[in-house]
Amino acid sequence: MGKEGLFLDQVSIALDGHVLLALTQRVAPGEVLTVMGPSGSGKSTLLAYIGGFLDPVFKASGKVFSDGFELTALPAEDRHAGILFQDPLLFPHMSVGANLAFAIPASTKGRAARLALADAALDGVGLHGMSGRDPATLSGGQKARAALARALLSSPRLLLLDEPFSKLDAELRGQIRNLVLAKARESRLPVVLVTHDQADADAAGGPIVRIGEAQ
Ligand SMILES: Nc1ncnc2c1ncn2[C@@H]1O[C@H](COP(=O)(O)OP(=O)(O)OP(=O)(O)O)[C@@H](O)[C@H]1O
Repeated sequence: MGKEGLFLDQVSIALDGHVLLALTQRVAPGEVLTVMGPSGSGKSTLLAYIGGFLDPVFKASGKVFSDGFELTALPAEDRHAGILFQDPLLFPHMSVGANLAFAIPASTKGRAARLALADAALDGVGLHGMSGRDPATLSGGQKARAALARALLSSPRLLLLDEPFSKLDAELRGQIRNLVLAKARESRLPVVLVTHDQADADAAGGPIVRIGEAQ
């Protein structure tokens, strides 16, 4: 316990002199903090602050810690946040396996070793044998699985999820949600999930913060 996980310490973000959000919150390893609120309230902005890619038009203060290390002192590439967006962003000019291998930290040397890790990650998300496929040939659910495998392969310290299930139809949505939540728990990653869907928040089972609404 103690310093493990993610800690948002008096994080406050303003735009044009108006405070969008202000919060202090701990997210334990394997726990999901669900962020809800109306469109434009600042949900994606909070993820950008945590991930280190906040647009300079925003005025932000407060610190973000991961396992006691201050992330806000580091550039985005050193924060090791795994991120999933609404659209699974796979490089179209690379095979699925190469997309995954690309995310593996440079400390794993050798093409064969990297592709073997990518294959194992694909197996882990139900995409056995799909390493050689062109991403364009994958279904929506398969793309979401591949994006999840790629995020996990990057050895993240935390997961930032920006409505990653919202474009999937109801049945698929439940399947992918369960898979993402199970993988996050298994990897003991703290997760920040932005969603409009109460069912996502219920499935996540963790604390919920509502921003942009009367407090
Ligand atoms: N680069 C930018 N420059 C100026 N304003 C911006 C910029 N990016 C976002 N905003 C504004 O900041 C506010 C918060 O945006 P944000 O994308 O965080 O909202 P959100 O809660 O994620 O919304 P949605 O649910 O629609 O995705 C919005 O009013 C948006 O228009």
